[in-house]
Amino acid sequence: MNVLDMKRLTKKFGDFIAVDGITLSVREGEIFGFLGANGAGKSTTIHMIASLLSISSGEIEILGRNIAKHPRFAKSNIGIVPQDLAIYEEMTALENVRFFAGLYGLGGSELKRRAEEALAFVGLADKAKSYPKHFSGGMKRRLNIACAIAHKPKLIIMDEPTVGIDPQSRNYILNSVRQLNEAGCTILYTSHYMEEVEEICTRIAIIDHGKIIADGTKEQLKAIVTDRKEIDIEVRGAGGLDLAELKRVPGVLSAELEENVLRIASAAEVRNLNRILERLMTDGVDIRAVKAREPSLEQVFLTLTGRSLRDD
Ligand SMILES: Nc1ncnc2c1ncn2[C@@H]1O[C@H](COP(=O)(O)OP(=O)(O)OP(=O)(O)O)[C@@H](O)[C@H]1O
Repeated sequence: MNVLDMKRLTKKFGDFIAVDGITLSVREGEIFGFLGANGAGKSTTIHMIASLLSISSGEIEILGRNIAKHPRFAKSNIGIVPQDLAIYEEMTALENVRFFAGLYGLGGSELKRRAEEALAFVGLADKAKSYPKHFSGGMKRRLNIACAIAHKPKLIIMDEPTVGIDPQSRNYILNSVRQLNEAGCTILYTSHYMEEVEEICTRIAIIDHGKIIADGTKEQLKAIVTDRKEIDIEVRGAGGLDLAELKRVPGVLSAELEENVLRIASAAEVRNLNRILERLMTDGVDIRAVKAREPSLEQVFLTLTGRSLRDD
């Protein structure tokens, strides 16, 4: 079953098309990675799913129901962790969670119980009566997550939840994502941190200039760049190495020496490892280890868009 369906979804700001006809489905149980550079259209898409922004054209369905026709159903089944923190500094942590869970439609004793559970889930039970103005950035993010999950939504949307926080809070958040997923939540996770998406997501879509340019599992995306192979050769005594000669070996696309590792990219179809190793031995280089390197999502992104994802 699909938890989320976007059909030809488009958002225009005046003449500018920020989201350009996206058609994409997220299935139940997935941790779906929504990957794109700054300004690619991730937040705009998410804001339309969460009904925080109007749609210019196209449709969004949550669990098969159109969100424009079933706004209450959509609201009760979606939890959004926004990029900009949405918490009130003058309310305690618990009051914040209760406030947001109330907005999502919870009430009475259930609201109280679920708010306490959500706060405990993010490791802030002992801070229930504290004011978030005293919290670290990571704690505020965790509180933000508690606010989005107390009503037990089917779909949790996280918009860059690890931007600007310490590594410990980052790990905490990534583990929370896994646990929420194991507990039955479907997650839409946006990020421009490639490693995170690679680590936790089961399927990934890459968005660029408002369009989906690729989607699939990590393996499927990486298959896009299998026309090249990457080889790392650990070496010693590379003083006599002639890189220019090495680059002349048929199939070699690039060769760089970084400390003791020689990084070589080569056309996948050319069998040239013997020639490369012979070349190194001729130059008197001591070969310690040879490893094939898996293509990274960064390379996939680079191949598809011609630029690097990270600009920070
Ligand atoms: N209210 C608006 N009016 C005009 N243009 C907008 C508006 N909101 C977003 N945009 C533009 O739409 C494009 C997509 O922005 P969006 O915030 O969705 O990108 P993003 O992928 O989420 O990037 P980031 O990671 O920086 O948030 C950008 O060029 C942005 O400048």
